[in-house]
Amino acid sequence: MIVLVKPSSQSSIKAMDGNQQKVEANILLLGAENVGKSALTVRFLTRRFIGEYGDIESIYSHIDKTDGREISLNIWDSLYPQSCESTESISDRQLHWADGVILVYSICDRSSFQVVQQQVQLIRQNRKMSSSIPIIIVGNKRDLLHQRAVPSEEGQLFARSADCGFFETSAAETYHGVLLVFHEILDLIKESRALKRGMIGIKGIVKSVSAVFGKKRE
Ligand SMILES: Nc1nc2c(ncn2[C@@H]2O[C@H](COP(=O)(O)OP(=O)(O)OP(=O)(O)O)[C@@H](O)[C@H]2O)c(=O)[nH]1
Repeated sequence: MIVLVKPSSQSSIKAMDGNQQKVEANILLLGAENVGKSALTVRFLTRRFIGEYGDIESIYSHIDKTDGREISLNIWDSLYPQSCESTESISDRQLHWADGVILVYSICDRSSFQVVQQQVQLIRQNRKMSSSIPIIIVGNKRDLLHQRAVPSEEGQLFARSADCGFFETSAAETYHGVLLVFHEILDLIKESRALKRGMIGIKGIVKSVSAVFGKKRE
């Protein structure tokens, strides 16, 4: 089932516990214009490549089942603002909303790779909420190898240096390649949440221990 939600709506979907059956996540797609953000989203949701997508910013809600578990996904297919500085290309609202980010460039368009590099830095520098948010970088339009402007190794190296996942794929050619991208971001979101739960657990233990020893010292 796919439901279109207005981008302005704040999702209440945040809770996920390793022991619960229901998994929920907000995924934000960023990148320059014309790189295939909508094509990747629509391919994942419908298995189809329809060619033209228009300039509509949307959040899609999608319920799916993987490994017997129900997954509730919200996918924000963003528009790259045409008339703004790169420093304003991601809003705090988007980062606050997202549990994971997919950054897309076209392997045929070097400037779109540069946009991704800038956007990774913006996200990693935003210490308030997103310095450790899971990110996957996707080099799209892999079917257009003869027009390649960004070598695969360059994308891979950059992703590794920025602690991001990396895929090259073609929304036009493959559904399974696109599926891998979305499954990987979901796995990273799960890992990140498990890590946070662990940190909170450790903090709780430290608090209790210091409370006990603190009292003894008084
Ligand atoms: N050859 C090829 N074309 C693609 C691929 N993915 C998308 N396109 C084409 O690239 C153009 C832009 O695709 P969109 O999905 O609209 O790109 P977008 O990043 O959402 O663009 P904006 O809405 O402007 O931000 C369309 O003409 C698509 O058909 C791909 O994997 N291969």
